[in-house]
Amino acid sequence: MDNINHESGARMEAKTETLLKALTAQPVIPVMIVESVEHAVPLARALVEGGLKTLEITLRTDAALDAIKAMTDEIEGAVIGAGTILSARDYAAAEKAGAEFIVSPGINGDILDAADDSDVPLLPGTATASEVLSLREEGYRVMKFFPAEQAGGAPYLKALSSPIPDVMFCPTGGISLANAPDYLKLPNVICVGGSWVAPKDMVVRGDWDGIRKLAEEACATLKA
Ligand SMILES: O=C(O)C(=O)C[C@H](O)[C@H](O)COP(=O)(O)O
Repeated sequence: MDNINHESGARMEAKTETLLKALTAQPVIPVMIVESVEHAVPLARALVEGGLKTLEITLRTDAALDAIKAMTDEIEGAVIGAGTILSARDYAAAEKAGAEFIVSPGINGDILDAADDSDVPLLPGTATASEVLSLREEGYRVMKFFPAEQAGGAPYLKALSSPIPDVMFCPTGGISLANAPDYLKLPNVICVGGSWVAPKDMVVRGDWDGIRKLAEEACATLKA
């Protein structure tokens, strides 16, 4: 990772603030796969009505960028982020579509360079102490822990909190209403990410009422 740029401290701090504001508002960030742009607005509306206004759309479908744009344009109060960012090209496309934060499953020099050049904050994916320390050196203090359950789960993240207490995480991957509390009680967890509040089959069926109820259930059951 020798091509990582160094950002000015003040700019990085401002981006961290933006990210924290979006992530501390709720216990779970819905991770969405949107196959059809027609689903974007009713899906976002259901989640926002259910109490979850910070949302992540993964760039895994052809409709994703248009979905980000539609949600950003039409859902007042929503904070729309883009996930599955794998390259600088993805970063630029998501930013152009209106994404207010960027989420990556891991890191590479290309993504970090794009983040350096952008005012849109990056929530970078990490899975090891070494990755966390590399990013910490670049000024990152908020990271995604991915894939959370598969990489060691809540006990792993708890173990990191003692030697690296100044880095906060949004664990994502394999998290559900049942195991989310194990993460949320840790001192180094801000919120979790999960697709369970916007299941693909419910999106395809257009079950917006059901999705709103899942969001309400998550807010009521989990601490913010
Ligand atoms: O691609 C990204 O940037 C991601 O954000 C990956 C997602 O975090 C997981 O795919 C969500 O995991 P599940 O909740 O287990 O479905």
